[in-house]
Amino acid sequence: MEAAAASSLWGGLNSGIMLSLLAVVWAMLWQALQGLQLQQYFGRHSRRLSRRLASILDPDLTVTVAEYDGGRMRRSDAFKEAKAYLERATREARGGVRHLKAEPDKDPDRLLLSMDDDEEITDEFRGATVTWRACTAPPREDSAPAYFWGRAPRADRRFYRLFFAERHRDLVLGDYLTHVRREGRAVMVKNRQRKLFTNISGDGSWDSDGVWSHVVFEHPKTFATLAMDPDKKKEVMDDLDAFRNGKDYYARVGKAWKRGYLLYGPPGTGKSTMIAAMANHLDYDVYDIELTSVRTNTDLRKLFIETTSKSIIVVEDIDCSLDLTGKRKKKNKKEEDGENKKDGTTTKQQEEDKEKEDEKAGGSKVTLSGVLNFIDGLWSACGGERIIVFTTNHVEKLDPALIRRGRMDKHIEMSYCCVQAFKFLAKVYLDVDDHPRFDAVAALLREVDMTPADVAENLTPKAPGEDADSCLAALVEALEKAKEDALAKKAKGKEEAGSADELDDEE
Ligand SMILES: Nc1ncnc2c1ncn2[C@@H]1O[C@H](COP(=O)(O)OP(=O)(O)OP(=O)(O)O)[C@@H](O)[C@H]1O
Ligand SMILES: [Mg+2]
Repeated sequence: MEAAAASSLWGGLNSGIMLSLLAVVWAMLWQALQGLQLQQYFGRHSRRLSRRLASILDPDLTVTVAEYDGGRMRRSDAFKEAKAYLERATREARGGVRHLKAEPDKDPDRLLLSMDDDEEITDEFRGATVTWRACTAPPREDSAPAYFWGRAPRADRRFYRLFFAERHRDLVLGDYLTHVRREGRAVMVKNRQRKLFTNISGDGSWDSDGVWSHVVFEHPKTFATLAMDPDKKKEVMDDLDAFRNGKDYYARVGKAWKRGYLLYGPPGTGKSTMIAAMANHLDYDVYDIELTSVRTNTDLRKLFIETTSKSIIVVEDIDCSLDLTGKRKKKNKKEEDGENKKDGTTTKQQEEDKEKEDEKAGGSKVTLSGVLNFIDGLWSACGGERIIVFTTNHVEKLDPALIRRGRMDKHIEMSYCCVQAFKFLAKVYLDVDDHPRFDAVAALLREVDMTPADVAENLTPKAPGEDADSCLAALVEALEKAKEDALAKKAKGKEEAGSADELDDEE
């Protein structure tokens, strides 16, 4: 009886285990089946589902406006416009920004306020509410070499992110973004301060703008105070006006909208002053390139790409900046010697040698061909409405290719002070149209060379009691002294030449 009971209990237990095992297997099968079904279901509807899921978790669509275009070559116009638009929105206190960034404004009494990083601002457009966020991300590993342009590694990547609801998609992506760009451009034009840029890294007094540092350009010189031959001055001004209004002309003839000016003449004849007058006349920015600080041709090209239109790009004292003539001279010598007659290969080889030499010396590796391409290569056509100005004291030292028309279209000689220029300076500095000493000054100016810088210096009153008469007397004195010096120099030169001849004869 007991044994029967035990066996039935055992049997019951066995069947219980079996049942639970079956249940587990069934559950697993069921799960697998369900998984399969779900997979098929997801497979069919995955896109729709994931979109729905995303819209529940993150209901906003976004547009990112990054500071740099793909290759980080050039600051994006869209970013600058969005920045200007958001600065205005911040100023008008729309959207209640709590953390602000302040920069100097055009008005010296005010500050230009913009959103600080991670701040948000809301904006309304035809019933749609959108949000802008200012973001920064660390630079990508591969984005910049350790030292870029010879300065610290590049800064963080900045971008704006626009958030908006799906239902406003067409409105925002269409009309709203166009509105932002247009308004941003208008703000930029209104707030525009002319700037003087340099490629030399800043010491804190310069605001950095990508590869360029800048200060506000405030040079007082205009053509109205620049002394030079009136016909020549008018010719230059007409030429500048024709350039500024020549967009259609340049497009019609298929030329890049740029013009090169070569200003040459002795020191103190007004070359740098002329550049300031040009910038003030055209209302353009000035980019002053210090070629010796540019490390390679590629860097030079990048600098050029980052210049904006309506600008004057200046390379002062081009003959001193780099040994741009050496390579060609070497080539000519070799050609004279009958070596390396095949053109092109010689130049290339020599340029490579020079680059290697310079690399060893740790100096600039910008070559003549780099500069030639910078002025008149394919890249020079990027952007448009740019004037390139070279200045030099020694025009004869420059390579002909550098100053040929097409590169330096207009050659302007800045010369010693002529009588007309003197009268002009007397009017500007002393406010006199005529004076008894004018004849003496005119007679002396015909005999000796004096730069407008020296004439202007003599015409500047230096003490409270000084007037036009004393200044003109000082100028006459200075001119007489210059004449004496010139005569003494001439006599000495003759003496030396005479004694050299005597020595030759004796020999
Ligand atoms: N033609 C000019 N008209 C009026 N002022 C002039 C003229 N030329 C020179 N000056 C005055 O002389 C000073 C020096 O001139 P500037 O710097 O333009 O000479 P530069 O030709 O550029 O000399 P450098 O070759 O040494 O660079 C300026 O302060 C300027 O006011
Ligand atoms: Mg100068």
